This record gives sequence, C-alpha cells and structure tokens, in this order.
Amino acid sequence: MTKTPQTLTIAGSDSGGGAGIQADLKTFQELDVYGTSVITAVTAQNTMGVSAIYPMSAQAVHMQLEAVASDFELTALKTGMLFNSEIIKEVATAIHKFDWKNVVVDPVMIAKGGADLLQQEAVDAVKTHLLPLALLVTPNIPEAEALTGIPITNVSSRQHAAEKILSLGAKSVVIKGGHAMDRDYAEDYFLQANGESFVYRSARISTKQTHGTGCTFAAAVTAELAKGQQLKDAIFTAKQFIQAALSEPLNIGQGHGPTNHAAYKARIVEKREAHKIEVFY
Ligand SMILES: Nc1ncnc2c1ncn2[C@@H]1O[C@H](COP(=O)(O)OP(=O)(O)O)[C@@H](O)[C@H]1O
Ligand SMILES: Cc1ncc(COP(=O)(O)O)c(N)n1
Repeated sequence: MTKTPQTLTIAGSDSGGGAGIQADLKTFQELDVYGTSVITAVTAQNTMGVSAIYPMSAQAVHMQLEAVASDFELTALKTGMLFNSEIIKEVATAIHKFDWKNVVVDPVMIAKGGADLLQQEAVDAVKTHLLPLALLVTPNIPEAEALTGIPITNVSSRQHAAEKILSLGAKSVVIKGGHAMDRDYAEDYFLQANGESFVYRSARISTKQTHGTGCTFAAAVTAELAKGQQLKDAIFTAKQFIQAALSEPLNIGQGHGPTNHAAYKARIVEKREAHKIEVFY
C-alpha cells in the first residue's frame, strides 16, 4: 500500500487561523498530504493585525525539528515566519543534518497589517543560510526587493531580481505578483537555475480577503512536491488553489479576511471560465 505523503511546515502560529501554520496545515489537508509542524513563534493576531509576537527559543525549535525528523518520512517541507537569525540557523542546520530535499522557502517578512514577522537583523541570515538550501523561494514583490535591493517596477526589473535571488544559491524562485496593484491580473514569475522561466497569470480578484495568500500558495506547492509533482506543475496547482481560495470568500473577520481553503477541492476553478490560469513561456 502506498503511504500518504508527509510534509512539514516550519512557521509561526496565527491565532486568527488565516495565515502561518494554520493556513499551511489546512492547505496540506485539502491537497491530501499529511502535515507536521514546527512552530517558530506564536502571534496574537486576527484579520485586523498582529498585536503581539512571542518567538520560540532556538532550543524549542530544535526539539520540535528533532521530534518530526525522527519519526516521519518528509518528502517536502516549507518555511514561513522564522523571526530571527537564531531560529533561521537552527532550521538550516536541521535541513543539512536530515538531508531534507524539496525545501520551499517563503521568506515571510511583513504581515499585511505592517507588523515585522522577520527582524531586520535576520534578512542576511535568510540570504546566507537558507536560500542556498532552497529548491524554491517564493517572495512577494516587497520581499524580493528586500532580498535583492532591486526596486521591481516592470517585467525587466522583476527578471533581474529573480536572477539575483538565484545568484544567492536558490535553485528556483517565483516572484508573486499580488502586490502589483496596477494590473488587472495577478501574475507570478518563475525562474529556474537552468534559465527556464514561466509566467502564471490569472484574473485579479477584487477582494480584501487576502490574509494568508502567500502562506497558502507556498504550502500548496509543498504538498504537490511531496506527492512527486514537478516544480512547474506544483506551482500551477498552487496558483489554481489560491485562485479558488480567493474567489469564494468566507466573509469572516472585520479586516483582511482569510481565504477559503476548501474552495479548490470543490473544483470551483474548473467550473468558471474567469478562473482559468494562463501559462506563458
Ligand atoms: N487579488 C488577487 N487576485 C488573484 N490572485 C491573487 C491576488 N492577490 C494575490 N494573488 C495570488 O496569491 C498568491 C500570493 O501572492 P502575494 O499576495 O503576492 O503574496 P503574499 O501573500 O506573500 O504577499 C500569488 O499566487 C498571487 O498571484
Ligand atoms: C504567523 C504568520 N505567518 C505569516 C503571515 C503572513 O501572511 P500575510 O502576508 O498574508 O499577512 C502572517 N500574517 N502570520
């Protein structure tokens, strides 16, 4: 009998349930993989913002990593909010030690409400310790700018930033386009070390219920990789997953509400022409 694919998310807890560990585990469940979790920080958070952050000690992160590593056969994992350089080093050490493959790094920096989910001092640690271990890095536009120092204003600066991220050691990158507000579509740019690139484009959905889109997208890629999908197909599924999750809002909370993780399985994207994903080479 084939075993259920097993995945890991190393991320922060969102008490509001829309982002972080909670979004990741819901996404794993919806995509039929088993999810384990290592919590790096507890946030007091809801759809209106983050009111407090309690980072775990490096030792607490270490013990969680050892516990999951000693029991599960992890075929893919993702990192989200890591908060400080001590935690980043602990995570990088474990990825080396356990020889984990299919590592998706979502370089979470700032919450939609403006709270710092990564301390300023830790940006260098992400670049030095984590990017070289990544099969895929999934920055949004502000994160790609922070990692590269390149302002992303057009297609050519986006490509330049992606190339610079690969030069830091990542095997591939997808720069997500949710923050490019001047467009009527949401476009993600994927570049691999062999120079191959793809653009994934969908209609932009007009909604403020976007809390946790980045976490959900990276978790969906991770789930598909755990099942043995190729990276470019895993990204396609993730884009479909987020398109479905954004287009059937739950209308929960008073601020930036959570996306609807259950919408993809309901096959909503396949039913509606407007939710098609186009892929360009
Ligand atoms: N309004 C929107 N309509 C359709 N897709 C969106 C929208 N906003 C974000 N996305 C998609 O959600 C995913 C996360 O993107 P983004 O919002 O840039 O990341 P983050 O949540 O990390 O800031 C990407 O696949 C992006 O294309
Ligand atoms: C614990 C945690 N991790 C990640 C995010 C980013 O999610 P978003 O960019 O959608 O606010 C968040 N708000 N909270």
